[in-house]
This record gives sequence, structure tokens and C-alpha cells, in this order.
Amino acid sequence: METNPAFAGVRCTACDTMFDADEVSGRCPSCEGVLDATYDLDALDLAPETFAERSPRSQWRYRELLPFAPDAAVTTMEGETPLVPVPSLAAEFGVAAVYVKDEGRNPTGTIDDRGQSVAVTAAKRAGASDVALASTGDDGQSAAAYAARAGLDSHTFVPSRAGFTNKAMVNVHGGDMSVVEGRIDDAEAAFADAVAERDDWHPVQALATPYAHEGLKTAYIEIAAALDWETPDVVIHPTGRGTGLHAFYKAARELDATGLTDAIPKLYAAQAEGCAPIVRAFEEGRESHEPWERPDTICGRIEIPDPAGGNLALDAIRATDGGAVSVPDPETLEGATSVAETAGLELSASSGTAVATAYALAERGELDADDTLVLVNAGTGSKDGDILRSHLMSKGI
Ligand SMILES: N[C@@H](CCOP(=O)(O)O)C(=O)O
Repeated sequence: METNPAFAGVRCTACDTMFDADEVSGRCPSCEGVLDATYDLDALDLAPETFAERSPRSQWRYRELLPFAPDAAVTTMEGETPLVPVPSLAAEFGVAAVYVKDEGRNPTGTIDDRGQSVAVTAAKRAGASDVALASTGDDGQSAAAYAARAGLDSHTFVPSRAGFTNKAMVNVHGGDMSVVEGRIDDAEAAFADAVAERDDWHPVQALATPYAHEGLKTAYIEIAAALDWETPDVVIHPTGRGTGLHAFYKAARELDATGLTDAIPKLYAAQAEGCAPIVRAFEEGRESHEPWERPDTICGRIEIPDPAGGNLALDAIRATDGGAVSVPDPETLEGATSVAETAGLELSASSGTAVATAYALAERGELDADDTLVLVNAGTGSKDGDILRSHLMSKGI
């Protein structure tokens, strides 16, 4: 299968060792660090018009910044999600513009579709028969869908608290699912035990392979493209593992290096107060996070007590002069439901953290009147109707 000619291999984010992409599929063989796809960016000649009318109308139109050729891709036309203006929020926050990057419009309703498209493509290219991951729900559902598309078997380990739709749809896509009693760390432990016995299971979990976060990168590229390659001032990302922040920072640097943009936005992590290891490390000025002792948030998708991308997210936040904010669940749910009520957009419960964080930044005076703000909605609110509705009931509605 074809690769992008500019794809130069994978580099360890921790020890900087470079590897041939055909030699490794998971973490760094030397130090277990997260691997990043790298490109010969100097050889690329990119301009806004390069992408303007191009097919396919999916994330694969940005093929120069993806490892594989679109013809080789396992795709269900993910990406090309709208950047929706929300003038009412701009007025409330006192900024020039607010947009929601609505990743709920992807095929299985999550930003993870971008990542699973690339990760399952890599697995197929490597000759895998099976893909496997531990998941809080969305990336498991997505992996099952893309494995089905590729004709591969999938194995997903989810905690019992994962949402009904996620669990049901893994099965509907023909995936094998293990529901593990407890929370994500219990599912990850069960997955680690199982995978140790199965060398035919190809990893597709975010940050356990170079390719899932490589797909997430295209959401940022689309934001820049939708703004005519003007960089937004602030991007707020709901944050669990730190995957999205690392991916967005990587994308912003690549666009900057190719000359498509000439600035990098401030990146903010939005975490739940009941599980905020990245925010705590940021506030304490530490380079690494410590695992969160007693995770407890209604936002199961970002309840990650020991995030694999914690240090990478901290790098992204600090290098861009951004920040990290934790918000209580009621404010998160109020954020998601108020945007549904006033702007007609269906944000996932965990993505309500991005709205609540924007309110907090506005209150602290950390936003400027001429700022353009992007809030990332990582997944559709329609999978969280029960949680969102219960928030209204708690208010007596
Ligand atoms: N996938 C999460 C959002 C972010 O998680 P991260 O791993 O990118 O930090 C969700 O759906 O809410």
C-alpha cells in the first residue's frame, strides 16, 4: 500500500530516536515513549489553493500531512466537520468570535473517527488480522466501525460505566467487547493482561500507536482552513489522555513550518474537577503529572487518572502560553446544555468542560476583546442525552 512520499518515519517524543515506520507499530522500543509520525516538511510545497477544491471530501484531502495515501485509507469519510460560529457566546465572553469545532458530526459521532481511520489503515497495511484497545467508549466504538470497514476483527475493553450507545455499537459493528467492572484503569489493566497473551492484536489506542493522534491532527488543520489559514487565538480542548492537545500542537507546528499559517494558538486543557491530573501538574509547575487518586466525574470520557499524554499535553500548553482549567460537573453540564438551548448544538457532556473553561477564562480576564476562540466539541451530545437531561432535572426542569 502506498505511503505519503514525505512521510519520513516515526520519532520518539521522549528520547528523540527515529524509527522506520515498518519496524514499529506501538510505543518506542527503546524507552516506551509516544511515537510521532514525521514528514519532510521542507520538501512540501503547500498553499491554501492546494486544498481548495480537492477530493476526497474527508480528512484525507490533507494527504501531505498524513502518513498514507488516500487510496490506501480505511475511511468512512470522516472529517470535514463544521466550524460553527456562536455569536451569543462571543458576546457573553466579550471576544471577537467564538466557534465550535463540531466533531460530533463524524461517522460514529466522535473526533476519534479521524484517529481510528489512520490507525486501522496502519494496522491493515502491516498485515494485521485483529486490532485492539482499551477505551472509555468512543474510540472503542470507532475502532470497531473502522475494523469492520477494513475486514479486521476488533477487541475492545471498556469499563462498565461506559455509555450504553458505545457498548451497543461495538457489538453492532461485529466487534468483540470485554466489559470490565470499574473505571478506565481497570479496563486498561484487563486489556494489558489480555494483550500480553496475544501478539496478533495490533494496538490502535490513542498514543499507544503513532497513528491515532496523527488522525486527530486533521481537526486542527480544518479549523485553520475554515478561518482562511488565520490562526485562532485560543483553542480549548476537553482533555482526558491529552491526545487532542498533543495532536493539535503537532498540527499547528506543521502548518507553521510549511508556511500555511504564521502563528500558533494558545492551547487550553479543560478537565473535570473530579479528575484533573494535567491541571494539577500545570498549577504546581511540574513537568509530569501524578496519577489522580480518586477519580470521580460524570464525564466518563475524560476520566483518565493517569493520562498517557499528560506530559505531552503539558508541553503543548506551556509552549503555546496556554493554560489548564478544571471545572465542576454542574458547570460542565450547564455549559453543554446551555449551548444546546441557545445555539442548537449538541455537545457531549465532557465537551461542556470547554464551555465552562471559557466562562472561567472570561471571568478571570484572560481573554482579549479581539480574540477568536475555538471550543472543541469532541463528540456528539446525543450519546449523552441521559446525563444532559438529568442535569435539567436537577434544576427542576
Ligand atoms: N476523547 C475525549 C476528549 C479528549 O480526550 P483526549 O484524550 O484527547 O485528551 C472526549 O470524547 O471527550
